[in-house]
Amino acid sequence: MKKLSVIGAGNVGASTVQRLAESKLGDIVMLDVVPGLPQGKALDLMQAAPLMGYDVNIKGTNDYADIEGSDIVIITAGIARKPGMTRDDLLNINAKITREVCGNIREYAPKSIVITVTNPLDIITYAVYKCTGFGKKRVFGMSGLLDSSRFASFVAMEVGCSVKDVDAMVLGGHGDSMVPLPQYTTVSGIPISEFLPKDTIDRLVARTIDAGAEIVSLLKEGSAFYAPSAAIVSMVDAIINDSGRVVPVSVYLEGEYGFSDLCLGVPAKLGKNGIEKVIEIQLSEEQIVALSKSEKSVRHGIGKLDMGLYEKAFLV
Ligand SMILES: NC(=O)C1=CN([C@@H]2O[C@H](COP(=O)(O)OP(=O)(O)OC[C@H]3O[C@@H](n4cnc5c(N)ncnc54)[C@H](O)[C@@H]3O)[C@@H](O)[C@H]2O)C=CC1
Ligand SMILES: O=C([O-])CC(=O)C(=O)O
Repeated sequence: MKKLSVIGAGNVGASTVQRLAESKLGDIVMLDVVPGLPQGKALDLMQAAPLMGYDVNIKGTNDYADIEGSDIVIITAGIARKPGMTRDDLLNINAKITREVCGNIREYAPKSIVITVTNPLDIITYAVYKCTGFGKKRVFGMSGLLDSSRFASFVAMEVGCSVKDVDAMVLGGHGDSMVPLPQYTTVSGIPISEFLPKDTIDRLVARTIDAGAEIVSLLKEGSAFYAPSAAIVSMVDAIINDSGRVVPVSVYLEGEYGFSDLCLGVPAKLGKNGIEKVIEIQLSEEQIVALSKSEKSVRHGIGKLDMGLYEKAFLV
C-alpha cells in the first residue's frame, strides 16, 4: 500500500481523502492544525469503509511525525477566497502557511512527490519548489486538469453530448489569465468548431476562466471542492499506476515555452516519478501572446514572495 498524506482537512482536503479512499489508492494520513478536525473526519470516513468496501487505513492527526515516509503529499492547507477576492489576495497568509508545511515535508517525507493545491496555485507551487528542494519532477501543482474538466463540462452541456467524448486543454496560470485552448478541444477527436459557432466558444472560454469565481459567488462561503478533489485524485492515480497520462499541471519551467524560473500550467506526462516529461505543443501567435500575459501575471505574484524566507527555510 502506498502512503498518501493530505495536509489540510477542510473542504478540498477532506473530499480528496474521501475520493482517495473510495479509489483504494493507498493508506491515508489527513493532517490539520485544528485539534480534533482531522481525527473526527478520519473516523467518520473509516466508519463508511464497510459500506463503501474500501480496505484502506485513514488516520487523522495534528502531528507531522505521522506523515513520515509518505509517497505522495498533497498540500491543501490555507485559506479559501470569499466573493470579490482574487486568488492572489490569498498570497500573504497562504505563503506563510506553506512555509511551515514545507519544512515539515522536508523533515518527515523527504522522498515524497508533492502536489500543491493551495492558492494562488502557481505562486505557491513555486514557493514549494524552492522551499523543498525536491526538484521539478517531484513538485507540481493541480489546476489545469480542473480548468480543463470545467471547459469539457461546459462543452458537453452546450453540444448536448457525453462528457466522455470531450477532451479539453487549458494552459497558463490558475487565474484570470489562464489560457483555454479551443483548437485543442475536441468531441470524439472532432474540433469543437465543427459543433459550435465562434461566439459560443468564446462564451464557454470566458466561463471557464471565471469558473472558480462563479462557484465562490454562489457558495458565499468558501470555494469549489468536488471538481478540485476529483482532479487531484486523477493525478494521484496517474502517478501510482504509472499511467503516462498527459494532463496540464503547474510545473517549474526551465526554458520550455520560452519561460524560465516560474511555475506555469503546461501539458506534462505523469508517471511513477511524478513529472516524466513536459510536453511542448505548437501554439498560435494569439495563444503565445495569451500565455505570455499569464506568465507575466504569475511572475508578478512571485515577485511579492519574500524569497529570503524560502531560501532560509531551505538551508535549515
Ligand atoms: N488549485 C486549485 O485548483 C484549487 C485550489 N483551492 C485552494 O485550496 C485551499 C484550501 O481550500 P478549502 O479546502 O476549500 O479551504 P478550507 O478553509 O475548507 O480548508 C483549509 C484547511 O486548511 C487548514 N489549515 C490552515 N492552516 C494550516 C496549517 N498551518 N497547517 C495545516 N492545515 C492548515 C484549515 O484549518 C482548514 O481546515 C485554498 O487556498 C483554496 O483557494 C481550492 C480549490 C481548487
Ligand atoms: O476559485 C477559487 O478560489 C478556488 C479555485 O482555485 C477554483 O475553484 O478554481
